[in-house]
Amino acid sequence: MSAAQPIGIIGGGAWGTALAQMVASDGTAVRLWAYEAEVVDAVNRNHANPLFLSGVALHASIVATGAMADLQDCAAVLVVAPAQHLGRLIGELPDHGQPLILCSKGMEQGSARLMNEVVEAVGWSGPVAVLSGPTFAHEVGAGLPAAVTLAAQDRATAEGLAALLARPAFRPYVSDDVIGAEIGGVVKNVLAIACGVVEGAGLGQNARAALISRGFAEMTRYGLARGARLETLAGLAGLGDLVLTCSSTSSRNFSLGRGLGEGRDAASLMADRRTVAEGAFSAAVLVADAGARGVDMPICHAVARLIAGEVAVREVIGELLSRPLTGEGWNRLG
Ligand SMILES: NC(=O)C1=CN([C@@H]2O[C@H](COP(=O)(O)OP(=O)(O)OC[C@H]3O[C@@H](n4cnc5c(N)ncnc54)[C@H](O)[C@@H]3O)[C@@H](O)[C@H]2O)C=CC1
Ligand SMILES: O=C(CO)COP(=O)(O)O
Repeated sequence: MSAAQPIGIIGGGAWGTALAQMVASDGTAVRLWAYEAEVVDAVNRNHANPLFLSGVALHASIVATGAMADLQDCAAVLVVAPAQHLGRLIGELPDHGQPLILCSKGMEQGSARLMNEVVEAVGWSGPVAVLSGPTFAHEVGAGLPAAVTLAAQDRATAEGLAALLARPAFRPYVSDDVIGAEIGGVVKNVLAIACGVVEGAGLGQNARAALISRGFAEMTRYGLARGARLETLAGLAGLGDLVLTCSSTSSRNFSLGRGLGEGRDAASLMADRRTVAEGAFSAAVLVADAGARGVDMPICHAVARLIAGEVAVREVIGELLSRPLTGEGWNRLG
């Protein structure tokens, strides 16, 4: 890794573009791979990405490309593609053992793999890290302060990448809990949909706070069952991101849930959007994986059924409220 080499980014959506802007804020050269030719064109001609991150004047050291080979000499590559496309895209990136920093928050449908497991299955030869935390793209793109968890199994790798990415307004906290950092992002997206439902159905702020707390219990049960550490789940990538996303219509997951709560159906809400609400893709595979591990996630299960169009909002709320009374201890499986 050398600061003189460019940093690569796969994904010209809101988050990939905001990260490009953050990395380039000290003049670092950035190569941004984007799927849409119109994004490549707008970044290179106008230093803008009106399709996914409007209103941000991008630094001139960000160069966009549609050719993955242009990222092969980068010091590290941030992977910011939607979770369902990540494995395919990494398979297209020439592998010279450069570090990958996974910034997507999702679980692969079918395989139930977390993103680091997808990369492992591809057979990537270099180090792999996960970057996750409470970070709305438009705020990071505007240079507002944010802090994230940056996790890699090898501490020296995490520290080296943190030094490469840290900026005055962007503060990575290193960790060796890769699984915990990923699970926080996956589960909070599903719970943000549930919080949006509570808002859309007008159930009140008490219900939202209850849902955040009981949702965090679900995140913790599942995370611990998969070997994550409690301090990671209670940190930036878990509770921090859960609180952010469950409290704001800036969240695409929350706004999808709000539409469901208002009585619209998932299929039409999804068809209306160009942006990705990862919770809609992760919910079913997450609860299936949790079930296979004997972990109960009733709120996430309710979201999965709503997304599949299997139940109406009123019905699912009635089901959640009529579950048998139980203890609050977060290590309980029931
Ligand atoms: N937007 C945000 O504030 C944050 C997003 N993330 C995560 O970053 C990841 C990417 O999200 P955003 O940048 O927000 O995306 P976005 O919702 O702004 O844009 C959609 C993205 O999907 C890509 N895409 C669509 N079809 C594709 C295909 N067939 N192949 C490859 N790419 C395709 C588009 O090029 C675009 O990059 C997600 O996992 C998300 O959870 C994480 C933190 C913050
Ligand atoms: O992950 C995010 C903030 O940390 C963005 O959340 P949404 O994908 O719900 O917009």
